Amino acid sequence: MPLTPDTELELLFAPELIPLDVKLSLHSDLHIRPLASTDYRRGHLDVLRVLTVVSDLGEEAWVEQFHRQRTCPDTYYTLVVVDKTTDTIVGVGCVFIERKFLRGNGIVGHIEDIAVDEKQQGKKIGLRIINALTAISERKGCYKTILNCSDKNIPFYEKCGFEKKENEMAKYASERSRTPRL
Ligand SMILES: CC(=O)SCCNC(=O)CCNC(=O)[C@H](O)C(C)(C)COP(=O)(O)OP(=O)(O)OC[C@H]1O[C@@H](n2cnc3c(N)ncnc32)[C@H](O)[C@@H]1OP(=O)(O)O
Repeated sequence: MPLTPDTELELLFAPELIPLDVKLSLHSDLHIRPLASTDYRRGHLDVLRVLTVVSDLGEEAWVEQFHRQRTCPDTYYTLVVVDKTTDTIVGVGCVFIERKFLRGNGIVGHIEDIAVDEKQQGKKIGLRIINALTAISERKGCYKTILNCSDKNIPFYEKCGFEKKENEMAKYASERSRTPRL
C-alpha cells in the first residue's frame, strides 16, 4: 500500500515541528510525521510490542486515546516513522510536556515509549526519533529533556547526546488501589 500523504491525515500536532534536517536524514523509503488518527491500522501497537507487553483494546479505544491526547493543547507529541513502501509504522516515540512552578514556571520534556521494529533496528531510526523529539521539546521552550531507560539502553541514549543523572524510583499500584474513585 502506498504512503498516505500527511495532508489526508488527522495529525496529533503540526508536522512543521519536526525539524527538516531530521526528515532529510532518514532513508528515502522512510517518512517521519506526527501520529495520525488512523495509525492503529498501520501497526502502532505492533511496534510498541518490542518495548513491553501491549494490551490491545481495539481500534475504537485506540482512537479515543488519540483524541484525549489531541485535546490537551501543547502537551503530547507522539511521532511515528512510516515505511513508505508499505504505509506501515516501523518506529515510534513521544515527548510530553510538564508545566512546573519551579524555574520560573519552566517546562520539561519527558521522552517516553521509544520503539523501533525489530527488523529495522540498527539503521539509525531510533536516533532520528530522539533527535526529533528533543528538537520539539526545545522548540516548545523546555529547559531540559529527560527520560528513564534500562542499563542496556544507556549506550544508545549516550549516542543521542544524553547523560546519566540521578536514579529512577517506581512504585506500581495494585489492581485494587488504582480503581478511579474521584
Ligand atoms: C524512554 C524509553 O522508551 S526507553 C526504551 C527504549 N526502547 C526499547 O528498549 C525497545 C527495543 N529497542 C528498540 O526499539 C531500539 O533498539 C532502540 C530504540 C533502543 C534503538 O533504536 P535503533 O534504531 O535500533 O538504534 P540506532 O540505529 O538509531 O542507534 C544509534 C546508535 O546507538 C547505538 N546503539 C543502539 N542500541 C544500542 C545498545 N543497546 N547498546 C549499545 N549501542 C546501541 C547504535 O549502534 C548506534 O551507534 P553508531 O551511531 O555508533 O552506529
